[in-house]
Amino acid sequence: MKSIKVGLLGVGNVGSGTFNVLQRNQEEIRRRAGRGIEVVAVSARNLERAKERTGGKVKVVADPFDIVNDPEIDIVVELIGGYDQAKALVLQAIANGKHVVTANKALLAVYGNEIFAAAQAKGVMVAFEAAVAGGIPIIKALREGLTANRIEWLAGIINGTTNFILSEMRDKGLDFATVLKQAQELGYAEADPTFDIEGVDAAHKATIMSAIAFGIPVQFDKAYVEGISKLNAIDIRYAEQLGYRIKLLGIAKRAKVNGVEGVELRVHPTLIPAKRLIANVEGAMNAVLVQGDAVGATLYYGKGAGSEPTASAVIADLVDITRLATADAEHRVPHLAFQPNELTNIEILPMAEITTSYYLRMNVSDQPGVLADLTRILADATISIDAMMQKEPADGETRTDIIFLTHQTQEKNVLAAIAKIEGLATVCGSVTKIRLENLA
Ligand SMILES: NC(=O)C1=CN([C@@H]2O[C@H](COP(=O)(O)OP(=O)(O)OC[C@H]3O[C@@H](n4cnc5c(N)ncnc54)[C@H](O)[C@@H]3O)[C@@H](O)[C@H]2O)C=CC1
Ligand SMILES: N[C@@H](CC=O)C(=O)O
Ligand code: NA
Repeated sequence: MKSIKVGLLGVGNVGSGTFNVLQRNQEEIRRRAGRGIEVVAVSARNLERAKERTGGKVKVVADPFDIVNDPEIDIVVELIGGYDQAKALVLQAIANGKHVVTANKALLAVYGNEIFAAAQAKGVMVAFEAAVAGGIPIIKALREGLTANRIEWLAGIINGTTNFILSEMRDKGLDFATVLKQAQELGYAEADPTFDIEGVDAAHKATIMSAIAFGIPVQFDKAYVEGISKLNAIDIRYAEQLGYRIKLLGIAKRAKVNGVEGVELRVHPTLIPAKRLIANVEGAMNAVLVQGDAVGATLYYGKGAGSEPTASAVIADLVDITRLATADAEHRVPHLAFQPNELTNIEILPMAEITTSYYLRMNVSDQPGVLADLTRILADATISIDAMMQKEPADGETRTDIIFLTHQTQEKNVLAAIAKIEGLATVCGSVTKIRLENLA
């Protein structure tokens, strides 16, 4: 049978990995897909480098539209990243009746609704396994393996760069800038690494997973996004002493507020009990924990970033498309797991309405009555204390840190209590608040 012809947009980390793995495993892949999958053209900014990376075996073009408009090409693989040009290329490929594979979570989290609608109308597939947790087949698991379940929540370490930074800082005492540079050299970081550090990349991925898990449109603009740039080393140490690890988690969770169903969609540093498997996911590894009503908890672990791990997911999509290309469009797996006319608009909850536990650290005068004031404020805000730690003041110091771990409460209660605590004359500076999830 005639091989499937692929055009690759971008021959960077993931593009070159995709090319290499396709070459190396071509026979194995052909036996699985039922026909060969062949890259026939690539587009690149640096033509010489692209020729080197593809060993002079394929056509190399400067204009990516030459690929999306090439009638010979069946599948366009978008690996250039970014928003505007990627969107124009993907929509043009769809309009030309080509299937698309992309690793671009930024594109899908922001423009996914439009892109999937265009693909649906044209009867083509847009596959994106590589966009979430790199090589881990989490899209496949959520969309197909867990299809019997009502998904209750999912929580994941879904940014390799920040997990690598947190691990290296904790284990080797390296500074932030040094580790970030290493992550960039290893090909983990986004072109703009603030996307990693400020939690934007994780929020893109959490947004995509929330849509697939709950049957809602992608709504990145409603996600709460907080990265690791303001995290203090002291809180990482205190968390350890209390039996927790701090991880940047992406969370999507069903919740009810006043009897009305909503969805929590949030990314932030999170204390997790150190005994949980997911708390021990280190380096650039990713892990996603999914709670389904029938199956219970399932955990997906693996490399979430890097050239060949991500290529593994890109190629899995190429094989899927090759197998399904001749199937009736209605009999394919829907882009967002639910049939397009079955998506619902459950509200994404504002952060004030979410419910979780909290780590609160404050620096206080070491004098009688301080603790009583603090516990009264927490009680008045209906916040119940789960644990407390008070450090002895250092020699010659009159101030010390107090840390509270709370039971579950609404974020608005915590914000109100913090405002009062910060107003106390005995409390110095601002209160550090880090959310805590038991993930049980
Ligand atoms: N690096 C990783 O571990 C992962 C990356 N991704 C996603 O994969 C995509 C690619 O990422 P990387 O390969 O890491 O980036 P990269 O920066 O290494 O590669 C992108 C390549 O596209 C080229 N390019 C940019 N605009 C172009 C254009 N208009 N025409 C032709 N080529 C163009 C660049 O010159 C570069 O060589 C991004 O969307 C990224 O978010 C997804 C999962 C993991
Ligand atoms: N920059 C991302 C790459 C994979 O999606 C990460 O660090 O996880
Ligand atoms: Na994946």
